[in-house]
Amino acid sequence: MKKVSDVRCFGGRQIRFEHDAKTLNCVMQFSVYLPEAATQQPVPAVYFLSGLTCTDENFATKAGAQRVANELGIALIMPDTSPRGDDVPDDPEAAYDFGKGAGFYVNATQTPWSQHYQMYDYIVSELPELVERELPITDRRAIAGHSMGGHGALVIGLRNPQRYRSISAFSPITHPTDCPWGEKAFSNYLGDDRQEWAQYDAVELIKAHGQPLPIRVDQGLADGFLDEQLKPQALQAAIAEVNGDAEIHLHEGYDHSYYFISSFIEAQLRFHAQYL
Ligand SMILES: N[C@@H](CCC(=O)N[C@@H](CS)C(=O)NCC(=O)O)C(=O)O
Repeated sequence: MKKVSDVRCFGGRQIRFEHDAKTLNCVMQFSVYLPEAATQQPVPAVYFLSGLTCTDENFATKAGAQRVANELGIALIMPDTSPRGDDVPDDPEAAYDFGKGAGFYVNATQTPWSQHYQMYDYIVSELPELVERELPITDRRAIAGHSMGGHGALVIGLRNPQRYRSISAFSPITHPTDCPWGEKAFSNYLGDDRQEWAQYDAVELIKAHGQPLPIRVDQGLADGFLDEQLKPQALQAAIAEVNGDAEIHLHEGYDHSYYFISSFIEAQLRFHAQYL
C-alpha cells in the first residue's frame, strides 16, 4: 500500500493510504488515525463505515473523533463506501443511493455489479488483514458506522461475533429489506430472491440468531430519514424479541448529519473502549 498523506492530529497521526484491493478489483483509498500510543505498542481499532455519498474523508474530517481516540489509545480505520474508478459501473441515473458511494456492504451476485461490488468481504477480511500486517494495529476490533454504514456495522458485527468485540451505529438503516434505499440496492446487487437479502438485514439476523455482541445505537429524532428508511423501532422490537440488551439512545432534536455524529462520537468510542 502507498501513503497518500500523513498529518499530525491530537498527538497522533491522520494518514491516508491507497492500495490495490483484490476483493474489489480496483484501487481504493482509506484513512487511518493512529493514536500516539501506537508509537509504543500495537493498538486496538474501531472500523467506521460511512453512509451514502461518503468517502473515507467524511468521518475523518467531520466527526471530530481523533481527540478521544488518542486519549483512549484506539486506532480508527475509515474505509471508502464502494469500489471506485472508471472501470466500476455506477447507477445509470447517477443517483446518490446506488452504485458508487453506495456499496451497502454486501457481496453483489448480479451482473454487472458482482465484478467489483464485494464490500462485505473487503471490510470483513481484506482491509483488517492489510492494516494488521502493515501498521501497529491488533486484532482487537470494534465496528461502527452511520446510516448505510450503520447497517453495515450491525450486519458485519452480528455475522462475525468472533472477529469483533462490540458494535455501534449512528442512524442505521436497521431493516433494509423493508425500506426504499435497501430494496433498491438489494434488488440490483443481490437479485429478486428476497431470501438472499435476509443475510444483510440486521433485524432479520437478530430475530434468527439473537444478539451475540454488545450494541450501542444513537438515533436523532429530527432525522428526515427516520420513519421511511431507518426504522429504529424495528430494531428495538427485534432486540426485545430475543431478550437482548442493546442500548438504543434516541436524541430529541438531532438530525442525520455529522453535527449529530460529532455530538455523540465520544460516547460511542468510550462504549467500545470498555470491550477493546
Ligand atoms: N442529503 C444527501 C443524502 C445522503 C446523506 O444524507 N448522506 C449521509 C449518509 S446517509 C452523509 O453522511 N452525507 C455526507 C456528509 O454529510 O458529509 C443527498 O441528498 O445527497
